[in-house]
Amino acid sequence: MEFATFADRAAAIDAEPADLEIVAHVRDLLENANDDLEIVARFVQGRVFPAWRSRTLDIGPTTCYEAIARAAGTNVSATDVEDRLAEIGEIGEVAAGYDFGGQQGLGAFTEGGASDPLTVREVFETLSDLAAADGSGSHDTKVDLLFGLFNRCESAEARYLARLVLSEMRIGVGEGAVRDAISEAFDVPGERVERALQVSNDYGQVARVARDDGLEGLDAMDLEVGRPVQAMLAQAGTVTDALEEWDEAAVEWKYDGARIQLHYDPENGADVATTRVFSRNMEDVTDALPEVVEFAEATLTEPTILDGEVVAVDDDGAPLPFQEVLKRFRRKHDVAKAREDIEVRPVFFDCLHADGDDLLEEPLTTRHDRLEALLADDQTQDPETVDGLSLCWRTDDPERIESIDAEALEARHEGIMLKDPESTYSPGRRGKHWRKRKPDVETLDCLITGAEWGEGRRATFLGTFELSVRDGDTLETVGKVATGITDEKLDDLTDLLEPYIVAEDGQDVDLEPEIVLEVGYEEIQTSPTYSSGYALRFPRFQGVRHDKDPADADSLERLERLRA
Ligand SMILES: Nc1ncnc2c1ncn2[C@@H]1O[C@H](COP(=O)(O)OP(=O)(O)OP(=O)(O)O)[C@@H](O)[C@H]1O
Repeated sequence: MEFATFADRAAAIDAEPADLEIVAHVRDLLENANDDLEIVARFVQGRVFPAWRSRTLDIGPTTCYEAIARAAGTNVSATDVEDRLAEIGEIGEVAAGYDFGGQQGLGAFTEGGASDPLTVREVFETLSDLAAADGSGSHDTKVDLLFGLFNRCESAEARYLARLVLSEMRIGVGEGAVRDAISEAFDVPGERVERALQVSNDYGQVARVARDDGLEGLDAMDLEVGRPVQAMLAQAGTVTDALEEWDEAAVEWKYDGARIQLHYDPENGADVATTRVFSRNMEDVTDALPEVVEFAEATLTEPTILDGEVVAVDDDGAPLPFQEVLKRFRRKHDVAKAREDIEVRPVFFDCLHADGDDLLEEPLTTRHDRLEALLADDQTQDPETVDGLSLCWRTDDPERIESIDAEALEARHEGIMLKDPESTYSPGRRGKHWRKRKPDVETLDCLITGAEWGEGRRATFLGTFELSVRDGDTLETVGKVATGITDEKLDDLTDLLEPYIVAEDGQDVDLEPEIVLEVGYEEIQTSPTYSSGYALRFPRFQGVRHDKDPADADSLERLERLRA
């Protein structure tokens, strides 16, 4: 296909507001793309390569400005191009405004010669060469290659070439439009196209398979170890919603790190194991995370795709905040040193492929069982001791979920994830089968009116704090906040509260209402258990309000207003 034909169609799409018409244009493009179908299916979305290799073009805008300037003539500089861009605001418009001479131009770097029209294949091949250019002198090579393309462009071609090169196509063709266009052009159901896209992330390949092999070909497209899949995402939600919708919930700790997808192939066709690690946006981050590669090589023996999180840890293995992991990604040119400063560890919560089996359609529980089997030394190993395994508890008991949440916070994780145990893995979807427990929107400032001495290691700490709100001159209880508090904080709280102990009965102590505690919660429910008639559901420790006097604690009236 001539690049001019593509550019004319892109211009028509650009001017078209109606979705249905856009799909019709894309369908026509695909139907007429012949041998260039894969390229056209990607170009129309503004991609040169499959979605998961989108970043490999790797050129800065100045490379493009220099190429445009050179093609525009001796009296134009890269700074002039940049100035026009600042004025006009869109690189396609800037490129289209220069007279490059089109097919009559010099064509200096093309094999086809000056008079041949530029084709989409030539554009693709030149951009592939450009992406492969590396090392010293690569900047000049890239400018030369781009100049060779611009130099053969007419105005419309230049517009869409510039946009393509700088990943600014923006003609309104989304993933859904390409899916529908493939479906219409090659007469295959949209949802099967969608599934093939989910496993491959390559619109070009899916379009070709749909055309050449039809539905059978599409359905035969599988996950491939080494090619990333879009990550399944979570919605915010409450424990109450989760338990209402599912018979029971799968509860996992929510790790505060960065999402990773691990692809391990023990042979890779050449007796060499290959490990690739991809980020949530499918960027290859293998080089930045040698610990993950080492983990895979030490643990896995069969072709595997795992979904998980990489977490920064301190010298004791306790998790550090997410920002610390980011530092590791930022220091990718200095990995050995960065690794000495910040250690990371992978934790896996899902298994998408194991030893030839694609598991996307399997329920979460089956996938988690496969995960555990892969990571455990043998089938008798206690899951709690399996390195790199995120535990998954199944329960319909809110109290149990509360204690898992408290344990997660205590272990310095972000909180919990609630998942539908029966759900399949939907790549790229933010569905309701995965819920991240909503952060508390409101907090209450309660008085601590009682506590319990701990047990074992915590025998010298006060914990399980009884919470009360004011009701005129009296105090009414609303719940208890248990753990979710580090030993260090418990130690401080014990020091703070001990002077206010007024009575002790076994482990239970009554306290003078002097200390105000800020607590988050999920819901306020009516309850016969506490004297206020209400109970805070899933209360969470937020901190001591040293700045507040007992008289400043929240009232029963506020609690009732919050509940309304
Ligand atoms: N057990 C777990 N299961 C699934 N995801 C987890 C788990 N532990 C940590 N996560 C992380 O939590 C993320 C989902 O939570 P959250 O939505 O807060 O992430 P985000 O990237 O900040 O926001 P968003 O996904 O809304 O863009 C996942 O993408 C994953 O990185």
